[in-house]
Amino acid sequence: MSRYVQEDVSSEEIERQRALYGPLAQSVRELADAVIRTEVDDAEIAAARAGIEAITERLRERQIAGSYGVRFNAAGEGRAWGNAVVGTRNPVAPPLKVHHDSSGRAWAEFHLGAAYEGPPGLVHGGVSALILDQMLGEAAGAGGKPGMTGTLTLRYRRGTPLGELRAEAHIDRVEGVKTYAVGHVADAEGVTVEAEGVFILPKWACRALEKQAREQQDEPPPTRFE
Ligand SMILES: CCCCCCCC/C=C\CCCCCCCC(=O)SCCNC(=O)CCNC(=O)[C@H](O)C(C)(C)COP(=O)(O)OP(=O)(O)OC[C@H]1O[C@@H](n2cnc3c(N)ncnc32)[C@H](O)[C@@H]1OP(=O)(O)O
Repeated sequence: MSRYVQEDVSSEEIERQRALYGPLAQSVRELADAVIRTEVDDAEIAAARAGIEAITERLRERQIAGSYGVRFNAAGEGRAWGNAVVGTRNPVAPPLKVHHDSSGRAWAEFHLGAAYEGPPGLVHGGVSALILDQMLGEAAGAGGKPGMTGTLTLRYRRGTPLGELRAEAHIDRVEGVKTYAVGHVADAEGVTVEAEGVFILPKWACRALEKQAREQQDEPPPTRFE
C-alpha cells in the first residue's frame, strides 16, 4: 500500500495539528534524554515507568494503521511528519528544520544530544549518515528532482561532537533521472563528515509525475516535504 496519501485538509488545520503534535513529540524527546541521564532512585524509576506505560496506552486508544507516510493536501503542501530526520510528530527525529532554495541547496542548524551518541561524546556515525541522506535528498528535491537514495558515500574526517551542528547540501549535477548531490556536517571548528550521493527518481514516480503534470498543466508538482 502506498504511503503517499492525498488528504482534504486546509492549511489552517495543518497549522492546528502542527501546534498540537509538535510539542508532544518534543516532550517525548525530552523524556528520552531524561531516561538516558537520570540518577533518581529505583522506586522513582519504577513509578516513572508505570506513568509512561499508562500514557502509551492512552495514545494507543486510536492509531493510524501503519506508518504516517507522506500526506499532501489539495494545495500541494506535503507533510512527512513521521520522517526519522524531519518528522514533526516523530520523537526519534532531532528534528531538522531544513531550509531550501530552488537552485538545489539545503541547509539546517540543529542540536544533537545524548540520544544520538556513538563513541563517547560524539555523534553515532549512522546518525550522521541518516542526516546527510536526508539533506542530500532535500537538495535533490529542492532542485526539482526528488529521488530515492541509490548510493550514499561518506567520509568521516573527524569525530562529530554532540551539541550544536550545521548540515548543508547542494546538487552537483543531474543526469536524467539521477541527481548527484554533495554535502557535509560541520561543528563550530569546521567540517566533520562529507557525503556524496545519487538520488534516483523511481520509475513509478516518473509515471506519477507525468500524470500529475498532465492533470495540472503548468503547476509544478510538490517536491519538498516538511
Ligand atoms: C508523486 C511524487 C513522488 C516523488 C517521490 C520521490 C521519492 C523521494 C521522496 C522524498 C525526498 C525527501 C528526502 C528524502 C531523503 C531520504 C531518502 C531515502 O532514505 S530513500 C530510502 C533508501 N533508498 C531506497 O530504498 C532505494 C531502493 N531502491 C529503489 O527503490 C530502486 O532501486 C531505485 C528507485 C533507486 C531505482 O529503481 P528504478 O527501477 O526506478 O530505476 P532503474 O532502472 O533500476 O535505474 C535508473 C538509473 O539509476 C541507476 N541506479 C539504479 N540503482 C542505483 C544505485 N543503487 N546507485 C547508483 N545508481 C543506480 C541505474 O543504473 C539507472 O541508470 P541509467 O539510466 O542506466 O544511467
